[in-house]
Amino acid sequence: MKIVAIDTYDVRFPTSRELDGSDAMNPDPDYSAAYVVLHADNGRAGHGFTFTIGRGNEVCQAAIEALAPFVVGQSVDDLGEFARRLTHDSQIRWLGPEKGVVHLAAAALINAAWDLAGKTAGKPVWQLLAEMSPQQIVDLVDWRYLSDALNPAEALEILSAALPGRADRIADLKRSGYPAYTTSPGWLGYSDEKLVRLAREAVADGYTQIKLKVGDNLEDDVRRMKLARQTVGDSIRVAVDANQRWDVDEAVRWMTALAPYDPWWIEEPTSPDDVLGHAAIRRALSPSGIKVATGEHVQNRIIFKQLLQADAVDFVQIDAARVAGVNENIAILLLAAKYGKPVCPHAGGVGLCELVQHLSIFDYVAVSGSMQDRVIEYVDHLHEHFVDPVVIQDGAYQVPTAPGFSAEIRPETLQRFSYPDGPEWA
Ligand SMILES: C[C@H](O)[C@@H](O)[C@@H](O)[C@H](O)C(=O)O
Repeated sequence: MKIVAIDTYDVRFPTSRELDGSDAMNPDPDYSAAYVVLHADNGRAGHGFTFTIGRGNEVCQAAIEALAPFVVGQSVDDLGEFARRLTHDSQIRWLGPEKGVVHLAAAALINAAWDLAGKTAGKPVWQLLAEMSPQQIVDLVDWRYLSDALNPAEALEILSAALPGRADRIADLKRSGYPAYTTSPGWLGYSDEKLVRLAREAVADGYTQIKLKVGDNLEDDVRRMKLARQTVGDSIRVAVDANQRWDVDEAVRWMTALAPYDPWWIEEPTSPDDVLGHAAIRRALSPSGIKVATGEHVQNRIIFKQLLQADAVDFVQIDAARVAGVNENIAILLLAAKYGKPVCPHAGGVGLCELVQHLSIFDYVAVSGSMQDRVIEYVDHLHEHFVDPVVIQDGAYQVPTAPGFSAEIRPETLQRFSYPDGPEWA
């Protein structure tokens, strides 16, 4: 099967203005998707995107269009080879390698190719992956720069050890789903009353973990954290997320002030590039039991490798569309399994819940074989724009059954929210 044409769309949602001021670093997040449709010579189409904010989408869109010649006319029969074509080219390599906007663009294209492969096979992407042999999975990964932490032979061992029980774990997921946590109560812009109401509703809806945004004002954070804890009780985990707001010492001071209310993890306390900074924060906070999570802006598998080697994180937060799509995320799942760290993906944004559920399900079925301390983020926002939206029941993601990567945006949404000419913007 070959790609014969690409369509691109700059899709932006002004409706997300209800979230203005909602985290410490994104004052006006026009949630956006740099969206791509790959048309194949079998008449099918694969959909993919990366999540950006507002004007960032133009830059991303330009990068996707610049990468189009690497995709049109190419075969998608071997998805390892397809992904490598986008990341190994020596001229593209000069741009990074493997980070920033070019990498986001590669993610959109590679994920679209997976959507196409799933639709062609008539299977959801998690199942396509979970039915592969350990060797086929290993062959999807770009192993460059990883061998000091994990080599293909070790990966093969991890995947082979998870072979027995794959069918039982699928049955288990179909029965109970994959646990989610919700960020919906915790946006910074919400009043205390709204926080309390949404936190109470979250517990009633079956969530065992919620997340609050922090990092704007310490006094407010202490009050909000105390309210959240009083509302949900001691048995519900309350994670907090600073969206990269602090320097290292400040992160430790701020979190020490929140410690009496037992935060489960601090997410993105500082720059996502600061491996040693994360390690220092983790060491300083470990006596108070606060864990460290990061990953939604970690640019590639090599930085994840270092975070693990430096024992800098407790939770690995993959993002389905920041690193180079499914393939690079498989490398990160394998690294996390090797180092025994739970993967708790970042989601929300535009369609990230839809994508990442496939990767966590695959992780449970075929890689880590464990759901211990693992949760997928859920944000109740923009799902109505997807053809195959996530289904959450009793605080858990239900296993997707439609063929593909759940990545397809409804045609009327593409038209209405296209920037700048769609009716919503014009
Ligand atoms: C602007 C975005 O909503 C972020 O606040 C969001 O992705 C966040 O970091 C999260 O972890 O959900």
